[in-house]
Amino acid sequence: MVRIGLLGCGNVGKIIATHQDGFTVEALFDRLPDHAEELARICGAPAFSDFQEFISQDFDICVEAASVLAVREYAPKVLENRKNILILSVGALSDSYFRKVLLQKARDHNKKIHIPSGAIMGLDNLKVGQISRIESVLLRTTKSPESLGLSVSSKTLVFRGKANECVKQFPKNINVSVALALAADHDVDVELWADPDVDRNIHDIQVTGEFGEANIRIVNHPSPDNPATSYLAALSVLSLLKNLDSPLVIGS
Ligand SMILES: NC(=O)C1=CN([C@@H]2O[C@H](COP(=O)(O)OP(=O)(O)OC[C@H]3O[C@@H](n4cnc5c(N)ncnc54)[C@H](OP(=O)(O)O)[C@@H]3O)[C@@H](O)[C@H]2O)C=CC1
Ligand SMILES: O=C([O-])CC(=O)C(=O)O
Repeated sequence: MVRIGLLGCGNVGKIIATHQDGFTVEALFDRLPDHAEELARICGAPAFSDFQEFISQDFDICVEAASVLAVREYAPKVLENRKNILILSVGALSDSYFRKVLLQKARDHNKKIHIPSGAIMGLDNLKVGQISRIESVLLRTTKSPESLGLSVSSKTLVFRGKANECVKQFPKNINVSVALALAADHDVDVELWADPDVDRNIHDIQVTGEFGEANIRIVNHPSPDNPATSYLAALSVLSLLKNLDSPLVIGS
């Protein structure tokens, strides 16, 4: 059974802690001790307020569900402490220097960095971009203004540009664009819309390349405790963890 340490005990952390299927939670850490203690009461794992104590516990993989800044601060230390890491706040990897350093640390310590599919679908076959020409990847995301921390009275384009710029402005909302860019090994053009008439998180993905064309639309239910985060993001972490040990590997 896979043993995990949970870094980030908010909305996604709580879903992970309440659905232990194919893995067990062994340790909890959050910058808000109350959040870690609440999950300790739910799942019985110990809560730590000191990161070094947390990372010294006996588990196989640290599951990050905290923030882009938490990845920058802690991911190198996770690998140095000889633990695998799952990174949900994948926007942190849009910085190519940080990504290079982190990948080297993973190699040095023979550990893996897992990027879950998060709030989208299609990352599996988008990896053909690493071996075959991709011409364009466009992500059009539409969320409610509240989940973007904005107040607008009609549908408004709040960002148009590249993924690595968008994630700097909206680090809590557009991690999926960086996951797409890493999978495809190609720049991702992003349009981010705030629409007061939607109560879903909608991601339209359009890809063209040597393979042909793909159009994917994901209309996500927001998660219970954080409307900016789609419920699918938490489910994707659960399914990745459940399959880590499986002899059957599905998808490219
Ligand atoms: N890859 C993807 O497809 C997706 C990624 N995400 C990302 O997943 C992450 C988790 O989402 P969600 O659970 O909804 O977020 P929440 O804000 O509900 O929970 C995050 C928790 O981590 C804590 N935290 C933040 N920064 C740090 C830090 N530096 N050190 C320790 N703890 C920290 C937060 O504390 P505090 O409240 O004080 O900030 C909070 O308790 C977010 O970064 C989100 O943007 C979300 C959806 C899709
Ligand atoms: O949950 C979503 O729909 C997308 C999201 O917040 C992110 O990519 O950061």
